[in-house]
Amino acid sequence: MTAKVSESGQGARASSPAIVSLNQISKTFSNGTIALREMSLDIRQGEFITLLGPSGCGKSTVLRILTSLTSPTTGRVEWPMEQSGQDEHEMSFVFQEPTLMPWATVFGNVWLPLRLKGISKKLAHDRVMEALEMVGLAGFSESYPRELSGGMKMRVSIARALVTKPKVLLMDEPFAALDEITRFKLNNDILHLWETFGWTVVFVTHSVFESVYLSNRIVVMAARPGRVVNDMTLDAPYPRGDEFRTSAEYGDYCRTVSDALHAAMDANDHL
Ligand SMILES: Nc1ncnc2c1ncn2[C@@H]1O[C@H](COP(=O)(O)OP(=O)(O)OP(=O)(O)O)[C@@H](O)[C@H]1O
Repeated sequence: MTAKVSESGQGARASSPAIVSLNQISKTFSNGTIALREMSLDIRQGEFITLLGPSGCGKSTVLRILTSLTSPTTGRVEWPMEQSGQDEHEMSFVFQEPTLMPWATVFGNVWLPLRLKGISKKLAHDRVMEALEMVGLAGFSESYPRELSGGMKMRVSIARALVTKPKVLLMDEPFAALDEITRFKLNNDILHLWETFGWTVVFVTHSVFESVYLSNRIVVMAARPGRVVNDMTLDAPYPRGDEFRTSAEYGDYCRTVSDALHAAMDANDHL
């Protein structure tokens, strides 16, 4: 079977409505760095979209703009499926570092986003336990972060992101610091959850292999200034598992995406 990559995001999900759109976004920091220049991107409902690109091409800046942690210098972010004026979007962010509170239990850490909304421990109980169940940590609710492995800490961080039942999950290199076996396991778990719950996932990674394994769309970015240089849809079916990871089709996809990444890096060199 030959791997099928379609350009410009034309694929099975191209007909889904955009859940969030970046329109001509530019971001210039106060020191003059142009992190993004006129970037437009429609993120469609239900996509597992990965932003892939060399260091400094603005991947994290895109996520920060989506969460309003940073505002664009020019351009607009639109949420076409939400009511106008709604300023809190149903999304969660998972960072590379699990950033857990060391003094709080696993339960306390996952409860945090609900607590910040004023939801008591008693009222939050079932939702926290459900989120812990989703990441396979229901038996560790009373443990402290220091008692957990790196992979388990990341699972707690994912549960904390899921407890608010987001529609969009933003993940900034969440598995980069983990060993390969743990990373593969978490890749499988996040794919399983995505297939079950139908979220939209925006994922950032440096890894071609991880991007191909997970995504149905890969947006390749170049740096200086940060911009989109390739937008590919991967038609490999889900569920994906070890069979896919060791298939010729997977190898073909990795080669195609790797070529696109190298072209993006060359694009920097010529500036
Ligand atoms: N607060 C800031 N002030 C000045 N420059 C910044 C700031 N944040 C990011 N930058 C610069 O903006 C550019 C894009 O940064 P960003 O972190 O979005 O890239 P990235 O693709 O996520 O990089 P990496 O893969 O290394 O995490 C880089 O040149 C970075 O140095």
